[in-house]
Amino acid sequence: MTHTTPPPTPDAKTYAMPTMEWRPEDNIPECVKSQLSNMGHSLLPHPLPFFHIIQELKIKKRTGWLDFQIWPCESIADHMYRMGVMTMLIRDPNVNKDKCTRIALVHDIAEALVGDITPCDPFVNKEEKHRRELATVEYLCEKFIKPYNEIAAEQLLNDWWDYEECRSMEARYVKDIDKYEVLLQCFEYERLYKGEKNLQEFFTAVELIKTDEVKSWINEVVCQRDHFFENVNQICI
Ligand SMILES: Nc1nc2c(ncn2[C@H]2C[C@H](O)[C@@H](COP(=O)(O)O)O2)c(=O)[nH]1
Ligand SMILES: [Mn+2]
Repeated sequence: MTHTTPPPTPDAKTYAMPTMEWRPEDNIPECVKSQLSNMGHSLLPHPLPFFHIIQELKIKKRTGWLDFQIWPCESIADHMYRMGVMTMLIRDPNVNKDKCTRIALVHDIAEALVGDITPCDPFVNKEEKHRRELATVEYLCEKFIKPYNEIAAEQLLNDWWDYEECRSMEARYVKDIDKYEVLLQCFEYERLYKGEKNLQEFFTAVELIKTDEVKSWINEVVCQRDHFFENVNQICI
């Protein structure tokens, strides 16, 4: 894999606190803006504009990797896809795995418009991130999904809140898998870069994993990572 230079991480003006409040409707893709204006303000009876918006998740790269000049790197959709697959392997019989998969696939959906904001973003704090993401999920459900499928809109919003407030055991597992997936990706990038990049700052999240099953998953990653860095000079000659 050739490592070309990454595009610049969004700079200060991108995230600097705007004079106007950030709104989802100001951040939809141009092709959707023109579809909206052609359809007037009538409710959207077709799913196509929403599917165009979801493409943004396939395009937008995860900021945490851009911060470390990892390029090429995964998109937001890549992250949620692997989480979805991971939820299918949960062995705990008391958990509704299908609900876990739904939550995994929508938990970062607002990032299609908001973008991927890291916990250490200097310009957007946790409260503002939540405000933008909530406004976006409500906007997507009300404007783009509900006119086509009201039940789907209600379920997506409910699943998103479930995750956001960790309202269920399913959400608890998905939050653990969110941390597990990023840490596994860290280790995979550290290995890809032959130890040149050390993503140790991400691994404080290990202590935040609560379920025994995902704890057993991350323990194996930590064990393999420790072994890798103990021997990186021999392994990567
Ligand atoms: N620079 C850092 N970035 C981090 C850290 N932990 C997570 N992240 C990144 C990973 C994603 O790009 C983004 C948020 O991911 P979500 O799945 O929660 O939306 O933040 C870190 O310790 N340092
Ligand atoms: Mn996530």
